[in-house]
Order: sequence, then structure tokens, then C-alpha cells
Amino acid sequence: MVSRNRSQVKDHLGSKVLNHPELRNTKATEYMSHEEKYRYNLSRATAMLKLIDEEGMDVNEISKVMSHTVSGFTTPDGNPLAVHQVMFVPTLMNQADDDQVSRWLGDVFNGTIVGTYAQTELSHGTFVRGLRTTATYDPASRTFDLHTPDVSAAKWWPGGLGTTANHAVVMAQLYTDGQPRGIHPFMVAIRDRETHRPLPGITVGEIGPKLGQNTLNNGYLLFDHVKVPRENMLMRNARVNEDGSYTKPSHQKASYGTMVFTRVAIALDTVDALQIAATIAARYSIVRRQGEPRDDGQEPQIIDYQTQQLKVLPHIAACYVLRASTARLWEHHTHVTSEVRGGDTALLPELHATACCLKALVTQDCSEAIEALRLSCGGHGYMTASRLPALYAYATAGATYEGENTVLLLQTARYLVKQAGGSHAPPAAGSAVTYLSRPADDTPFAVGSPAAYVAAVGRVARGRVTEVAAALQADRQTMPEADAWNQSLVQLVAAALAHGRYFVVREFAEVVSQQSSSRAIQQMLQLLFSVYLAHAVSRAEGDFITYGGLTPSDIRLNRRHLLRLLAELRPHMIPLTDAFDLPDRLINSTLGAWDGDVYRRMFEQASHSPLNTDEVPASFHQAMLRSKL
Ligand SMILES: CCCCCCCCCC/C=C\C/C=C/C(=O)SCCNC(=O)CCNC(=O)[C@H](O)C(C)(C)COP(=O)(O)OP(=O)(O)OC[C@H]1O[C@@H](n2cnc3c(N)ncnc32)[C@H](O)[C@@H]1OP(=O)(O)O
Ligand SMILES: Cc1cc2nc3c(=O)[nH]c(=O)nc-3n(C[C@H](O)[C@H](O)[C@H](O)COP(=O)(O)OP(=O)(O)OC[C@H]3O[C@@H](n4cnc5c(N)ncnc54)[C@H](O)[C@@H]3O)c2cc1C
Repeated sequence: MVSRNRSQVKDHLGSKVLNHPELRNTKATEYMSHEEKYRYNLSRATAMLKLIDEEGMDVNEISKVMSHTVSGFTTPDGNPLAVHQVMFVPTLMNQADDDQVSRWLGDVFNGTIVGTYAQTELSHGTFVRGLRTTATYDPASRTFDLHTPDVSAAKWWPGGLGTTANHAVVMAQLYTDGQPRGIHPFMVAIRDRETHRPLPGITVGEIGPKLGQNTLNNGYLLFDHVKVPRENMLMRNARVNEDGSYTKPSHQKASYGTMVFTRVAIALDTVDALQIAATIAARYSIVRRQGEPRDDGQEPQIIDYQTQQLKVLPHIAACYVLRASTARLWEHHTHVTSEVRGGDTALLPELHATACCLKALVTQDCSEAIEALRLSCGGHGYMTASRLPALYAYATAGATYEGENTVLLLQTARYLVKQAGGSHAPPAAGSAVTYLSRPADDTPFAVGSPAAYVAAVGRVARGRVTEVAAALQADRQTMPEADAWNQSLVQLVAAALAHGRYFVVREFAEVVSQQSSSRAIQQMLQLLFSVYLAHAVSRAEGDFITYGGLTPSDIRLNRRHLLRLLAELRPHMIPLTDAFDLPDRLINSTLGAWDGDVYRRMFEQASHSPLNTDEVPASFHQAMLRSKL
């Protein structure tokens, strides 16, 4: 298939999915049992996998079309094959050597092997070096012995592990030649390919209900001295030779590559969820009228309340700004990965720092924004049928999985303070941290000038990073490293977020300046950017006074400026969300359909409640009358 860009792929696959014989007819899943929901979502995930296969897409395209926009329709309660597609397959592609790829990939693509990525354990998720599942090599039998020392070391959380996968990439502590060698990936069969029964020595099951995404099919897994052939350690990076001798990887953290990829994918994808939520809230805010009638005799549309504009419009601007920076990160990841495959790991540290920071910033911003958008829909936003609760559950999961956000921001901060202190290799050309080694941009602040705002965002980032780097350096003279680090944690996290914000706004400034196809589009992008910037300042006024060079008077002017910009953006709200090009069936919300027929849809969905089937439900006689006696 000819390579297509993200939007073309989405449109192409979107229409294929909407018209697919096994996918086009949807069922409401709210009233299904856990098992029925799983069956429904799994069969749709499988149909989707077949469709992707028929389309002949490569891994890169597959991950693009796994977007929440499409997968929210195919698997509304969570895709039990998501980790197979987004983590298991990419891990094999990038961490298995050529022989292993040719040994397994055929069976992966013909559906015989279904996998998961089993890293997190009950007692360790964040601190990967602390994982306690062991893989001990025995040169005599040329096998690894995989073992779970006790229940706290049980694998816990992997998606699809519950009842779907028959294989897992297991991250375990390697021991060979009597030496601990750190965490390495192993391809392990956990269920029989024919019968799907757990293999000897394996204990596996599903972990139970969660806040949302209940058919991700997260599972647990324990090993009782399970023997795995030597050839099943993924050997593109590190190697264990037959005699047990060990060859180190080219980069110490090479085996963490899947996590970097998935962080990039999550950052990109969470913006899809925000776009859907913003479209729902925008449409509802037009339809909903409530309050004292105005001169025209009509009650006001709620979007005409200034407070409602503040709840909704900045998040529409955020969709545009965050989409641009996450798409850029995606491209950068593709570039760095190909360099790493060629043996050059120079760009890896900064890619890791940027991926950590953007994944954290985007999932935090998007989950807060989706909650604000839900609140903007009043009581009806609380209903499942609005789709807003599920969108929130999806976005907030992203704040925890694939690296808890605080922890990831601390990774970015570690890189930044090293750069600020000159103790890291100097940044490459085009690096996102060169601003730390240059004098601060002293462009004076002026309301109405995006360039002046971007400079101020840069001064905040620079100020935050250099200040915490100095504090850390001073503390290091008087206390152990771990205490000094802990003493600065809160400021380190703030510095990493400020850096992330600067990255995001610089990327969008470039998008605006490069847009040349139409003056009207350029103006609209400028307006969106101005809203985003003014809102960013209003959310962190203290920082902009402390580090950004703004005065209290600038802050007051910015507050008024933001409200004026919102009024200016308001007439464009619907075209701007229509431009996300989301068909009603993909939005799947009583509040967010294109025709605005909200109240009829709400009644229609209520008719599905099983409690409305009989005029008097049997439970009344069984529970209430009996309790009166
Ligand atoms: C668009 C497509 C649609 C996709 C849809 C997406 C939806 C997905 C749906 C699937 C659902 C859920 C999937 C979820 C999966 C998971 O959650 S898998 C488990 C993820 N777990 C984590 O992320 C754990 C987080 N912890 C860590 O990553 C590490 O422990 C941590 C980095 C915090 C520390 O690692 P240590 O080994 O202890 O590090 P240390 O020895 O202290 O060394 C630090 C050193 O190493 C450098 N470093 C760390 N990581 C990397 C890396 N990945 N690459 C490069 N370098 C790395 C770090 O910068 C330090 O370098 P320095 O030079 O020493 O400063
Ligand atoms: C829906 C979902 C799907 C998942 N899918 C998978 C999967 O497919 N495969 C898989 O292997 N795992 C998966 N996970 C697990 C996930 O990756 C971990 O839960 C995540 O990395 C967080 O780790 P933790 O649970 O150990 O949190 P913890 O680290 O215990 O976090 C608890 C608190 O401690 C704080 N904290 C911890 N360490 C530090 C530190 N060093 N400095 C400062 N604060 C710290 C955190 O900030 C947080 O506030 C999934 C999780 C979820 C929720």
C-alpha cells in the first residue's frame, strides 16, 4: 500500500471501519456483563486486526490507525488487543534479532501468536530496575529458568494478559555466569496455542474492574520455574551466548525502547480523545439554552456566558496546538529509531527526555481539559451516554500507564539539570534544550504579540530549570545525592513541565509561520495560538511574574486579553470542531451529534435501561416489598 499521512489513513480506515460488515453495527455495552463486554470488544478487535491485515499496512500505519478516534468506535470499552498491537509487535520488531523476527513474525501476523508486554509487577511498576521476576541461564540445558519468587513479584497489569494473549514479552532480571545483568526481554509462551490452556508452571488470569477501559483485559502472571529456550531472549541488543557469556547492548537502556515508542503514541493519541470531548462540549454549548430570556425572548445559549467560553474554548485551541507538537514528536521518534537501529544512539537521551515530558504534559492537560468539558455540560455530561466519562477514563489512564507522570517529568528534569549544569554531552543541532546554554530571550512582553508570549514561556522554562539546577547543586554539597534530589522534587517537576510547555509553543509557532496556503487559515491559527498562550499565562501567573518578566499590570492585561480573544473565537467554535472531521458514529454521544438533537437522543438512550422494560420491575417485589414486611 502507498504510504499515507495520518489524516488520510484515519479517513480511509475510518470509512472502511464504519462500513465493515462485522463492525458497522454497534451495540450499547453499558448494560452488558463484564464477560459479554469482553466478548463484544474482543470480537470487534479481532475484526479490526483482520481488516488491518487485509489492507496490508505496515507497523507504522497500524499504530496510526489505532487512534482513539477509530478504536473508541471499534472497542468502546478498551481494546484487548491494544497491547499486542502497540507494544508486543513493536517490541519483536525492534528488540528481536533478524532470526527471531523471521521465526515469530509469520505466526504473529497470521494470528497464531497473540501477545502482551509483561513488565509491571504487583510491588514494582515505576522502578523498573527493582523488578523481581528472574531469568537464570543454565548453559547445560541452554535454557532460562523463569521464576516468580513470591506473590509481590507477580506480573500485574499487562493489557490482554487476562484471557486473550498466548505469549508475552516478559521483562525479567537476567542472571548468567552467576552475575545479575539487569532487565532483559524474553519471549514466553504462556498458553497452549490450540487449547488456550495455561502452560505448565504458569498461573495467569484477569485482575478485575477498573475506573474505565474494562476490556483492556489487564492480567496477572506467575512463573514456577518455567524453562524457556536460550533463543527466546530477545537478542537484537544484549546477547547471552550458549556458554552463558554475556554481550552488553550498545545503549544501557536499549531494552526500554518500547516504552519510549508507546509514550510517543500515547501523547499523540490522547489529543484524539480531547478532540472528541471538545466537539461534544462545543455542540452541546450551542444547543443548550438556559437562563433569563434576552431581548429576543429566547433563553441564552450557554456558550454566550463568559464562564462557559473559558471552560470550552481554550481546550479547542489546545487540540490544535497539542496535535502539532505530538505529531512532530512522532516524526522525530521515527527518525531517532532508525538512527539507533544503525548503531547511533546519540539522539536517544533527548528523545527519551522529550517523550517523557510530552506524554506527561499532554495526558495531564487532556485529562484536566476533558473533565472541564464534562463539567461544562452540566448534569448531562455526567451520563455515560454523553461519552465524556469514558473519554476522561481513557485520558487519565494515560497519566499513569507507560510511566507515571511525576516519575516521567523527573526523568526530563534529570536531563535538563544536567544540560543546565553542562554535565551532559552538548545538545545536537536542532536540540530542544539549546536555549538553556544561551542568554535569555529578552523580547519585551506585549499583550497581543505571540512572539512576546513565546519568549516569556521560554524565560519561565529557563528560569525554572536554572533555579532548580542551582538549588540541587548547592544541596549536593551538604547532603547525600538522594536527599538533595528529594529536596527539589516539586521544583524539578515544575521545571520539566515548563520546558514541555516551551517545546509545545515553539513547535506551534513554527506551524503558524510555515502555513502559507491561505491567509484565512493563517489568521485562524494565529487566533488559536493567541488563545492558547493567553490561557497558559493565566494558568501560571505566578511563574510568569517570577521568571517570565511579566508585571502585575501585564497579568491584569492578559486576563482581559484572554476574555476578548475568547469572544473573538466563539463564532468559529463550530467550524473549528467540525474541522476535526469526526462522524457522529465515531463521536457516539447523545450531546455531541452534528444535528444537535440532544433531548430526543437522551430519551432514546433511556429506553435501553433494563429497568424500563416492565412498568414495575421484578426487583420492586423482590427487594422493596419484602423489606417492608
Ligand atoms: C497513535 C497510536 C495509538 C496508540 C494508542 C495508545 C494506547 C495504548 C493502549 C495500551 C494501554 C496501556 C499500555 C501500558 C503499558 C505499560 O504501562 S508498560 C509499563 C510501563 N512502565 C513504565 O513506564 C515504567 C516507568 N519507569 C521507567 O521507565 C524507569 O524505571 C525509569 C526511566 C524511571 C528509571 O529507570 P532506571 O533503569 O532505574 O534508570 P537509571 O538506572 O536511574 O538510569 C537513568 C538513566 O537512564 C536514562 N534512561 C532511562 N530510560 C531511558 C530510555 N527509555 N531511553 C534512553 N535513556 C533512558 C536516563 O535518561 C538516565 O540517563 P543519565 O544519562 O544517567 O542521566
Ligand atoms: C490501565 C493500565 C494499563 C496498564 N498496562 C500495562 C501493560 O500493558 N504492561 C505493563 O507492564 N504495565 C502496565 N500498566 C502498569 C503501569 O505501567 C504502572 O502502573 C505505571 O508505570 C505506574 O507504576 P506504579 O503502579 O508502580 O506506580 P507507583 O510508582 O507506585 O506510583 C505511586 C506514587 O508514587 C510516586 N512515585 C513512585 N516513584 C517515585 C519516584 N522515584 N519519585 C517520586 N515519586 C515517585 C508516583 O509519582 C505516584 O504518585 C498498566 C497500568 C494501567 C493503569
